[in-house]
Amino acid sequence: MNKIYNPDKAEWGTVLKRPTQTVADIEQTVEAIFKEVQSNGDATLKKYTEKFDGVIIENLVVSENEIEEASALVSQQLKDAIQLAKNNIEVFHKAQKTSKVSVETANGVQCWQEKRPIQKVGLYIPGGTAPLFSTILMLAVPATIAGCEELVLCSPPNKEGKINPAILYTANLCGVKKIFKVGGIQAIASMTFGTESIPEVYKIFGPGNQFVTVAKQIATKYGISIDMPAGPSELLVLADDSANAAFVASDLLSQAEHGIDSQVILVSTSKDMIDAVEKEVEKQLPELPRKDIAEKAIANSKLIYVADDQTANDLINAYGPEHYIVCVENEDFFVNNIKNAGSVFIGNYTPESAGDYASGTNHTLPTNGYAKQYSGVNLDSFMKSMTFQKINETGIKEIGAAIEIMAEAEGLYAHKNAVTLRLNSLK
Ligand SMILES: NC(=O)c1ccc[n+]([C@@H]2O[C@H](COP(=O)([O-])OP(=O)(O)OC[C@H]3O[C@@H](n4cnc5c(N)ncnc54)[C@H](O)[C@@H]3O)[C@@H](O)[C@H]2O)c1
Ligand SMILES: N[C@H](CO)Cc1c[nH]c[nH+]1
Ligand SMILES: [Zn+2]
Repeated sequence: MNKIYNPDKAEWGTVLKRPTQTVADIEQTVEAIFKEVQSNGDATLKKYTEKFDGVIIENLVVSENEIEEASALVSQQLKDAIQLAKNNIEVFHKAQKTSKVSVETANGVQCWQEKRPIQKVGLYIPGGTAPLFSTILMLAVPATIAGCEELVLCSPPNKEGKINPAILYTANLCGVKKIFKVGGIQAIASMTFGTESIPEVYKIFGPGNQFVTVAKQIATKYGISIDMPAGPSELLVLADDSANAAFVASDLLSQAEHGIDSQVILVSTSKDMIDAVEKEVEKQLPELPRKDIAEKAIANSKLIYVADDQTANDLINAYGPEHYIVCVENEDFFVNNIKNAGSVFIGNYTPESAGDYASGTNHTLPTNGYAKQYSGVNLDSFMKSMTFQKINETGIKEIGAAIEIMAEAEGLYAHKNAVTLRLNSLK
């Protein structure tokens, strides 16, 4: 990391710039692949799987046999850990259920709002550099609680043309039946348009690299909705002298190891803490199996010194991190005043990894500053709110005249007439 920044407000944007490519950078590639998938279906999926994943795939569909084989390859210890995580994710997402909202807005005018599941959902499970089977829990568990009818899962195959056993095991555990060996832009295109093998869906969920993220954004042009742009992982840690520098460094490295385009930021009012964390990063980094990736991500990352708590909080809100660890004595001030963050982790014993796997919160979160306008995946992501109303004779008499006057003022006489006919029938 090296350089310690102490930016003026005017420099925040430049210093905190993310290393990821934008929609404009990748759009052309995405559009070209989308068009090809739309006209040539499976053949295009196979072509780009060969090009980007380096493997020739005969059949995109994962068979029952492959799922059974996978289960035998996953250790009991890992199965138990997955079950523990699943239980906690279920508890937290079931608790997000809300009850029907119903109110009589005027005499005889009953209005209510109820939620209904999105019928067909697509789940993208990243698998380029690491098989993120934990993401299945984050998507399939709330989709099932919401009551979604059709779950379609896509994940890239490895060089042997297979999906990692832990992904297949977890998908099966979560009741996902339609699993396909395809990743990247081509996977998002397949769920957008549908192909001979892969059904189209109404909404696509899941994180991925910058190609996947831009592809999801482009999919919205074709009438598909998405959870949010959930791209390369990010973490911002706010630490003062009450923090444990080794813990902070381990957290920064945990997100740096995701990909070379990940970004991790340390913000502190203590230069001693910044120095201590930097030393710890240097100590811990060489021990990591993914040190080459983490080292490149660390090069995108920043150490930021700020003079006071208010400046720190303003800068963090301007950045809008995906993950935000608060490890300071003045914890309440920061927790109460955070406006833009995907998920917040508080105190020395709350590593970001807890949210990635097993505490119960969802790890599919907005990156690239999108925490300013998007929520992370939650139960409501898999549902739509529908409104209902029932008006009786008293009710139409109560509000009918107002509707007639408003419709007439908008010049919409058919609207007015729909009320007038009813009012006349009651005279
Ligand atoms: N924001 C979140 O909630 C969240 C959660 C988990 C993971 N992530 C992020 O997900 C990402 C996973 O990335 P990954 O690469 O390991 O897996 P991935 O599955 O997202 O992407 C792999 C696919 O990318 C495509 N691809 C690779 N190079 C390409 C190129 N040059 N042009 C076009 N397509 C190309 C290939 O088709 C490949 O199958 C990481 O960046 C990680 O930080 C984010
Ligand atoms: N940190 C990622 C979200 O940015 C989620 C994840 C999955 N596995 C490990 N981490
Ligand atoms: Zn992670």
